[in-house]
This record gives sequence, C-alpha cells and structure tokens, in this order.
Amino acid sequence: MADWTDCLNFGISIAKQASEVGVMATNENAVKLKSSPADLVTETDQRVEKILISAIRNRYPQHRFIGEESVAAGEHLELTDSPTWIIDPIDGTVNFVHRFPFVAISIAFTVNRQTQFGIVYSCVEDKLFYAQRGGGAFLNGEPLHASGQQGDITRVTSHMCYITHDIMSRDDVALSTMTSNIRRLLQFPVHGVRALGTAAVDMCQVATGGADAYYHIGMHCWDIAASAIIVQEAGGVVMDTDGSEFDMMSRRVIAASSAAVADRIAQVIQAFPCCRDDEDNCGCGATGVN
Ligand SMILES: O=P(O)(O)OC(CO)CO
Ligand SMILES: [Mg+2]
Ligand SMILES: [Mg+2]
Repeated sequence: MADWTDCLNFGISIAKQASEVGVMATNENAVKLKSSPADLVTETDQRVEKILISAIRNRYPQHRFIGEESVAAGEHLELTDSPTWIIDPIDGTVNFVHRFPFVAISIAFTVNRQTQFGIVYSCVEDKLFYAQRGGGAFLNGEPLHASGQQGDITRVTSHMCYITHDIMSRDDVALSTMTSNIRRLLQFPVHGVRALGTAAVDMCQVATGGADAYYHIGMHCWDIAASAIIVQEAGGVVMDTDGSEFDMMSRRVIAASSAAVADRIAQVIQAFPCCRDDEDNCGCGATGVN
C-alpha cells in the first residue's frame, strides 16, 4: 500500500505557512457576497488558495485539486481516482471578516476517491488537527479520542453535546427544516448546542471528545472531507444524515462519538433538497441552498 506521509507532512507545512503569510497577516475588509449573506469571499480566501495550490503543484505536478475558490470561479468539480487535494483556504470566512477567532485551513487528500489524510489548521488558536488513514488522529502531536458517548437516554449521566452550524441558506424550506431539526435534537438529553462558525473545526470537536456529535446539511466537500477522517481516526463515526455511508459529495454529514449517537441523530433529522457537489442541476429541487 502506498505511503502518503510525505504528502501529509508537506500539507502540514504549507498550511502553516499559508496561515502565517495569508490568513494571519491580513486585516480583510474587501468582502464579496456569494450565494447568501452568510456565504462570503475575500481576496484573502483566493490568495491563500493560490498559495496552497501553487506550492503543492510545484512539488507534485501530477496531482489534481478541488479548491473552494477555484470552483467558485467556474472550475469543474470532479473527484477522480488520481491523487487529489481538496482545499478550503479559509473555513469560516464570516468569522474571518468579523475577527471572530475561529478560522481554519482545511486540506483533505484522496487517492482512488478514498481520503488518505486530513489536515485542519485552526489558525488563530494555533491548533493543528490531522489524521492519516489507519494512523490515528492528532492535535498538535497529541492523540485524539472521541468521547465514546453512547447516548443512552435512560442514563441520568447522559450528557450529549451537539454541535451544529449556523444556517448558510436563507431559503425558507432550509431555514424551517434546520430550526426544527435543532428543536427535535434538544428533546434528547443534551447539555448544549454549539456552533463555532467553521464546519472543519466544529467537526474536529467531536474528535477531541469535547462534543459528542455534529451534523449539517449543505456543507461542501472542502468543508468536511478533512475533518471526517480526523473524526474516524479518533474513534468516532461519520455517516450521511439519512443513516447511509458518508459521502463527501452528498453535502450531508453526521459526525458522532459512536454509531449509537449517529443513528439516533439520523432518525430525527429531516433533510431538505440540496444539490450534490459533483452534479450540476441534479434536479433535486433545491432552491437557494448554497
Ligand atoms: O467559510 P466557508 O469556507 O465558506 O465555510 C463555511 C460553510 O460554508 C463555514 O464552514
Ligand atoms: Mg468552508
Ligand atoms: Mg472557505
């Protein structure tokens, strides 16, 4: 089996460099709206993506890329069997613009469409989450373990803590479905619901054991691919919100401390139409879901 450790180490080093010269070096105020008031892009997003892609391309000329801002600029999104870097240059652009201190560079690497490693660098916190297939998950070099919480509601000690994400879409159906999902989840014995504003860092909280579950509908592959393998390698579970196998292109994800917790969330979550990342005009009936 091929060993991609070299690529992982290179990805970590360029994520840190791009944070230093891009994310952390900029006071960005030139903001453009993409699909909704919660979907922003700045010149820094675009610059950081260019820094990352040109460094990787220089070192690995045969590799392919799926980058959030390249796709936004019109590049075709296609995951092939070739080694592919899936990049979110700034996950948490709204936070970045408002100086809310949770922004991350998220990088996943796939071969034969299977994720081999994931890197989530939370720039302001200086926290580096990473995991390689079969090699465990780490935060700043220390092993990560999901909480293992099983979510047995008969136990008074049950303390599930969920993380969800702020609602990106302003579409009526999406808004009402998302709010009613949270309402249904709050009927479980939960201690609280949190949202940091970056899907990548939110999901990594499940890998740390700080949260027992995360779910979202409407994220893209660059938001969730890296943190999905980090959760899995920390002993957690990722699945589709309909209970089927996780598919980074489906835009639906549950990440949880155990299969039991993931299953319980899948049973109460209602989805709304949301086009797959890898299909243009898929005919699902989505309106205004970014
Ligand atoms: O800031 P970004 O990359 O748009 O991502 C958001 C969701 O789309 C936060 O996860
Ligand atoms: Mg993102
Ligand atoms: Mg982004």
